[in-house]
Formats: sequence, C-alpha cells, structure tokens
Amino acid sequence: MTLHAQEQTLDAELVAERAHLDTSREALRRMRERAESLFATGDKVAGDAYTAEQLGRHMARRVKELADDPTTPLFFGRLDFGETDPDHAGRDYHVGRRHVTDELGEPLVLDWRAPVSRSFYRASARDPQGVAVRRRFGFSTGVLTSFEDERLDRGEELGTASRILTAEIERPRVGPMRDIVATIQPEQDELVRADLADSICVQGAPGTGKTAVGLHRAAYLLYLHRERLRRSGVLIVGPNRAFMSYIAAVLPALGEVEVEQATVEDLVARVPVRAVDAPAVATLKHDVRMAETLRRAVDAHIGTPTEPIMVSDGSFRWRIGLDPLHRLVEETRREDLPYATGRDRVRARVVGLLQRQSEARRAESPSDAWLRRMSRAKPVTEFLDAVWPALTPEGLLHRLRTDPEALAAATDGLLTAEEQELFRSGPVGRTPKATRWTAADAVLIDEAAGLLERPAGFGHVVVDEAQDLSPMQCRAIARRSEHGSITLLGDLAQGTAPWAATDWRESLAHLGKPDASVVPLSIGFRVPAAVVAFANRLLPALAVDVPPAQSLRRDGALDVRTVEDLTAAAVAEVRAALAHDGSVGVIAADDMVDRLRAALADAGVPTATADDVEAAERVTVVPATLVKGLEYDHVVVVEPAAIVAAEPRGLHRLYVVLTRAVSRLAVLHREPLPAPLAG
Ligand SMILES: Nc1ncnc2c1ncn2[C@@H]1O[C@H](COP(=O)(O)OP(=O)(O)OP(=O)(O)O)[C@@H](O)[C@H]1O
Repeated sequence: MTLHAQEQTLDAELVAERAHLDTSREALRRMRERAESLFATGDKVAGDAYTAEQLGRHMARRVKELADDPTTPLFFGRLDFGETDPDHAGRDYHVGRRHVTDELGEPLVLDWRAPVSRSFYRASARDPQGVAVRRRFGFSTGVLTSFEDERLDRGEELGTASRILTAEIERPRVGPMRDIVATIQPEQDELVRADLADSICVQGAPGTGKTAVGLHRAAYLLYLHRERLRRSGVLIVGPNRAFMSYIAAVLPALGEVEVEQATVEDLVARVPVRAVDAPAVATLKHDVRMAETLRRAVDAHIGTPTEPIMVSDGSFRWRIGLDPLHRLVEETRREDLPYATGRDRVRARVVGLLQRQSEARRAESPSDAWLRRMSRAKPVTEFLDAVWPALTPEGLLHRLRTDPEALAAATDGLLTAEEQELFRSGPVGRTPKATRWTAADAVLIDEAAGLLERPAGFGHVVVDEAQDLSPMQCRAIARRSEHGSITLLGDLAQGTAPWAATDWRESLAHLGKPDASVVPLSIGFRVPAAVVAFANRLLPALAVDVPPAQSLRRDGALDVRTVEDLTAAAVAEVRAALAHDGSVGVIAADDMVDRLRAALADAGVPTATADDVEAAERVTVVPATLVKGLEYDHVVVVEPAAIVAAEPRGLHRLYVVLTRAVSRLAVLHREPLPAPLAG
C-alpha cells in the first residue's frame, strides 16, 4: 500500500470510529430517556409506598448512572478477536466506561469491568488471550482524534511506550482526581480485579496509583457483586477532608454513586471533638493496650447475683433462686456477646424462668402484655442493674478517666502507674456530657461502643493512606469490615503520625485480616524521574523497608535553589509557573501558609485552599500537613528545613511534600537543606 493509500485507510477508520461514537452516544441518550420516563411513572405503577420509594430510588440511580459527560470519551479502546478464538471469533468490542446497547440489545460499548474487557488490560504479545488487535483511542475534550493499534497476533506490543498512555500520564493536572479506566496497567489491573473475598494490602511508592487502584477496585466489585454490595455497602476511608474532596468525583464518573466516603474521624464521630491531647497522651490512647483496658472495664460491670428475685404477679408471687441466677449470668457471659446484647439476653432469660413458673401454675401461655410487664418489673430491672448494668461508651471512658481504682483494675499488668497517670491527665468534666473529648477519646469511645453493640459492617472497605492509622483506628475499621474484605493502601515511607506503621503485618493484624497479601506497586505515574531521584535521597533516613519508586516519566523539571527572601521568591516562582498549563501548589510548613497567601494576594495572585478542588484559582497554598495524597502540576516547596522541624516525623513529611509534583518541582530555601537532601 502506498503511504497515501495508508493514510486514506486510516482516515476512513477514524471516520468509522467517530460514527460509532455518535451511534453509541445516541443509544446512551435513548437508554437514559427510557430510564427517566420509567422514573417518572414509577410511583404510579408501584403498588405501595415502600415499593414506590424503592423503585424511585433505583430509577433515580439508574438515571444518574446513565449520565453522559460530553468531555469524557464513552469508549477508549477496542478489542478485535482473532478468527480462531473459541468464544469471540472474529468479533470486535469497544471498551468504555459503561455498557451501551442498541435497541436490539446488541452491545455498542462494553463496560470496562465486563469479563471480556479484561483482555484490554491484560493481553500481551506473549499472552494475546485471543486478541488480534488492541486499539487505544486518543481524545481531546470528548472528540475522537486518533487511535493506536497493537497487533498482538503479530507479536507487536507497545506497553508503556504507548503514545496515548504517555500523553495521559503527562497531561497537566487541574482540579479533582480523574479515573484511569483507559490506561489501567497490568499490575494495577490485577489488584483492581482481585476477588471480593480477598483482602489485600498495597505498598506503593508515591504516585504509583494506589488511590486509583482502590477506587477502581471499589467500582469493579460493585459491578460484579452489585446486589450484595448494595445491601452491605462499600466504604472508602481517607486521611482528611481535602483528600476526600479531591477523590470524591472518581466513583460517580464511573457510574458508582452510592459509595460512602469518610475520614477515620468521621467514622468514630460519636462525640464532638472539642479538646486536644498532649502528644504523649494521644500516643498512649492510640496504643492497642487500650482495647484490652476497655474490654476489662466493660467486663468489670458484670456482677454476681446476691439475692433471689421475687416478683408479685396479681395473686401470685414468683421466685427465682440464687443458683439459677448464677447459672444464667455465667452462661450469658460465656456466650461472649456484645455487652448490651448480653444484658437483653439476661433479661429475656429471667423472664423465661418466670414464664415457666407461671405456665406451671396457670396451665396456659402468658400473653405478650404479660411478658412485657414482667420484663419491666422493678425487681427484674433492679437485678439487671446490679449484675449487668446498662452502660454508655462515654460513661465508661469517663469512669476510667475519673476513678483511679477502676483504671488500675482495668490496666493491671498493662499500664504502668505513670502511664495510668498520663491517661488520667488533662481536664475532664464532672459528667460525660460536660467533658470536652479529644480525637483520641473519640476513637476510644468508638471502641467501647463496639464492645457494647456491634456496628453494622460494610461488604468492602478501601482504606487509603493506611500507614498513618493507629492500632486503635485500625480496630475501628476492623469493626466495620468484620464480615467483609478490605483493600489497604499506603506507603510506609509516608508515615507521619506518631504511631505510623512500620510493618504492614501489624496493621493487618489490628484490622482483623492477618492473612491478607501485601503486594508492591513500583511504577510511578505522577512524579518525574529527576524529582523521584531527589526525594529518594531521603529514603535511607526514613527507617522503613520499602522498594524505592521508579518513574515512568522522563520529562519534568527540578529546580532547587537558595534564596534571600522566601516569600518574594515564592511569589516570583508562582508567577512564572502560571505561564504553563496546570495547577500550582505552594507547600510550606503550616505556620508559613498565611504569610504566603497574603503575599500572593498582594501580588494580585488569588489562591484557593486545598479542600476546594473545584476552585477557579489555579494556585493553591497548602500546609505541609494537609498535602498527603494530593498532586499539583507545578509544586513550589518553601523552606524544607521548617517543614522538617515542625514535627517529630518531619523527614517523612518532607518526603510526602517532595513527591506531589506532576511536571515541575521548585524547592526554595534560605536555611540549609535537611542533611539527607544536601548530598
Ligand atoms: N494507569 C494509569 N494511567 C494513567 N494515570 C495513572 C495511572 N495510574 C496512576 N495514574 C495517575 O498517577 C497519579 C498518582 O496516582 P495516585 O494518586 O493513585 O497514586 P498514589 O500511589 O495513591 O500516590 P500517593 O502515595 O502520593 O498517595 C494520579 O494522577 C493518577 O491519575
């Protein structure tokens, strides 16, 4: 074929693909219209209010799922199967964000999560999986502009050399996080498509796509186990509000609108947090020994019966002797139920014994009203209050804080006398209500609540930035995933909390998933190679055993320089950065942030805050403690020494800060660089 003829063929193919895109968009529009009209008539056809509501919710969700964003491509790939494939001989499929079918129900676009689509991510020249040609499409604001073929049947494979993949990775970043369905890499896909029953822990250097993998796994599991997970729910846990708002749009863009997204603080928010613990106190409260302390404190309330129960019932008087009462309490204790369930059980058993006596005398079964009356009879309640008193989580913690004897008994052999004193230090109100609780108290109160009543669990929980969870926070998550599985995502090198994990096995044990596999991700998609090399200088000083990051990105720029006036230099750097596309993040120690914001405002550069991901301003000034998990196209780091000095694990913080840049990193310093960087 001549060059000209080849070009003509390519043009004709592009035209055909565009036509397919138009047809698919039109079909999606019809699907949505159908869903909308059903939604509108749903309440008229449904029999009762409950069904109408259920149906209404289902249809509303369906309409949302079928939303079409004209700026994102409806499909991004195509698979042409070879003539000899047993299942799909000679067929071709477009792969996209959701299923689109024509009026006859024939697929126009296959959901990326469908079994066939798997080959789009996993087929290779060595293992073509029946695929003759894999095609990737290039788009520009929703318009199909190019495609790229890999003839797997001829042993051709582009891998990470794909032009379209490179363009996607190197795209200047703006605004919130986006999905990566078009370019999920094989090692990521393996994690995304892991079985629902499998709990996994992903250890990955900055920018290796851990967050992306976690979110896509949630979407994949919801697709595969829709009914089950809709009932039990899927939960995404992240470190702070800024991060949650950064990732919030990814799942809805994939059609998944019903996933709960929360910080650990949100999960345990049973009491308002209105006080701050001294660091040593917080560390003690997050220690796993607190779990045993609370368990013992709850158990200590279970008493021994000392008197029989006597209940008057009209002309009858029932009596339960000490022996059966002892047996009944012992039996219930052995059942190891949540404490409040145990209390109900003891009450029910007492009423059962009364019922037996009544039946023997009256020769008839008692009515429900009688059973209710007996269960509320004063002697029964008094007995319960003596041997199995009602407890509240706040009351339990308050008692430990205010009653040294109760604390000593609960921590015997667990906490030293000094630790007990430390635990009781800090102001505490006269009553639980009057107490200003701290963030660590909230975690303890949640633990106590879990001992009293089991919380409803989720079918799957994705935990991001998990290296920063304390043992007690891990347990809070474990309670919510007891019967489900988890995806734990993190990087030990980025641990900045005082209790940060140094070994995933320990975290997994606290999370109740000791057998989960720990899988590394090593290819970085965010940070350019030169910047990675610079940040990696810190690794030996971080005292963690993790594989260093490798970058897929050869582009990017690093500029480290000494300056006289930090603020003026930062303003000049931001101005220069604004000449490029993409977002600009100025990261500094928390106490420098206001000054930088003010200086930028004076220079006529408006700035946004990290939690406002939809902000019109392109420049965000972010305190170093809030930047975890985020990324900016151009990052300006101001005075690394101050970031390190601000907290005990300051070098880990600096490692996080230096790995936020997508295209360019400028490091401005007046003081000498921290030692490991100065090499
Ligand atoms: N397969 C991929 N194709 C294109 N972009 C990708 C891919 N995987 C990850 N990315 C992009 O790389 C960047 C980093 O991804 P992500 O935030 O998930 O990494 P991370 O490992 O969670 O980082 P951190 O450790 O800093 O939290 C994001 O912009 C993400 O969209």
